[in-house]
Amino acid sequence: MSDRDSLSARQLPFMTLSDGLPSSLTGPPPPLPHYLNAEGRALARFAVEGNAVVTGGAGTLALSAARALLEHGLANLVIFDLQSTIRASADALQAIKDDFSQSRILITAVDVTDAEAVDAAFTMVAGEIGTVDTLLCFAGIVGCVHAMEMTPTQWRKTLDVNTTGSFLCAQAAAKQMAKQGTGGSIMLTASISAHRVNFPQPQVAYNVSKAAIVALKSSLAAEWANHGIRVNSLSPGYMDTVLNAGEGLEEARRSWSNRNPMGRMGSLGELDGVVVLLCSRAGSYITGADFVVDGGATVF
Ligand SMILES: NC(=O)c1ccc[n+]([C@@H]2O[C@H](COP(=O)([O-])OP(=O)(O)OC[C@H]3O[C@@H](n4cnc5c(N)ncnc54)[C@H](O)[C@@H]3O)[C@@H](O)[C@H]2O)c1
Ligand SMILES: OC[C@@H](O)C(O)[C@H](O)CO
Repeated sequence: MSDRDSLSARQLPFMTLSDGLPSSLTGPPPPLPHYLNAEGRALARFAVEGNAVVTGGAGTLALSAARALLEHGLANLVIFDLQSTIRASADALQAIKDDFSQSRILITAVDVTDAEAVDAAFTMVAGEIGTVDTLLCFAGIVGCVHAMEMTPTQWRKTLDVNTTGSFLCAQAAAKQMAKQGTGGSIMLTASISAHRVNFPQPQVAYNVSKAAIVALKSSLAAEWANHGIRVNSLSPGYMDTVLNAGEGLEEARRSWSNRNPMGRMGSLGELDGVVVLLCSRAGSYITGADFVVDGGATVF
């Protein structure tokens, strides 16, 4: 017996029971459950059914998530965003239309802070595509301002878009889902900023707006479960998107990577697995949960 083997044996005395382990732990792995269809393509349990509304849908993370839903079977997609972003993202929006030409993809200018516009947009969606089965709330803004210098207008604007906007859209979607009687899935976007203070940038209003999202998803999950509506939130870490690529952020970006166990920011697409899970049958027992996807940033 080598030193190494004898050391393991001393450290792991209970492992000598291996002969008595059930065959499910020692034998060959069981055959795969029904994750693959006949062509080995679709992951049936992760299939996304019906139609989705995505707010802030012309933005970076939202567009990636919307693509993932379409790849997993989503029938039709409706994007809400500000007119200016829709214009600026014209190429990316055209690309998604071209790539998923069998689906209806509607793009409409909606400011999520405008309650009347939000209600009217959901009425339009119901009229145009029938049902709202999934809502992803991605619309959000961020500003780095020291707390002592922050104006009431800056504070209110951040909470208005990030928190109130998410509530208004969730409320309108839930009313529609309840009317349909078919339930649905709502995913709000929080952030690791909901769970711990960002470093090095000061962003008190953003942090508070995202912490409120985590509380919002719990309250809505509790109230709407009896309608078959599941409400969850996603808390991304630092993702390598335009939001985090502005001038003057070079040092911050270095620090975000250095303070991450994986040593890097998240790449586009690395949130999409959770989004698909939450919007598919595979997520049917998940509600009131927050999913932190941050490469381990919050372990420190
Ligand atoms: N990028 C990250 O590292 C990161 C990390 C954690 C959380 N998030 C959150 O993810 C979401 C998307 O971020 P992103 O990086 O894709 O940024 P992004 O700027 O590309 O997307 C945000 C989108 O929200 C839209 N929007 C802003 N105000 C709006 C309003 N009043 N009405 C409708 N739409 C509005 C913008 O036009 C934009 O398309 C945001 O909620 C953000 O806080 C991002
Ligand atoms: O906490 C990470 C994000 O919410 C966000 O991308 C960042 O804080 C913006 O500067």
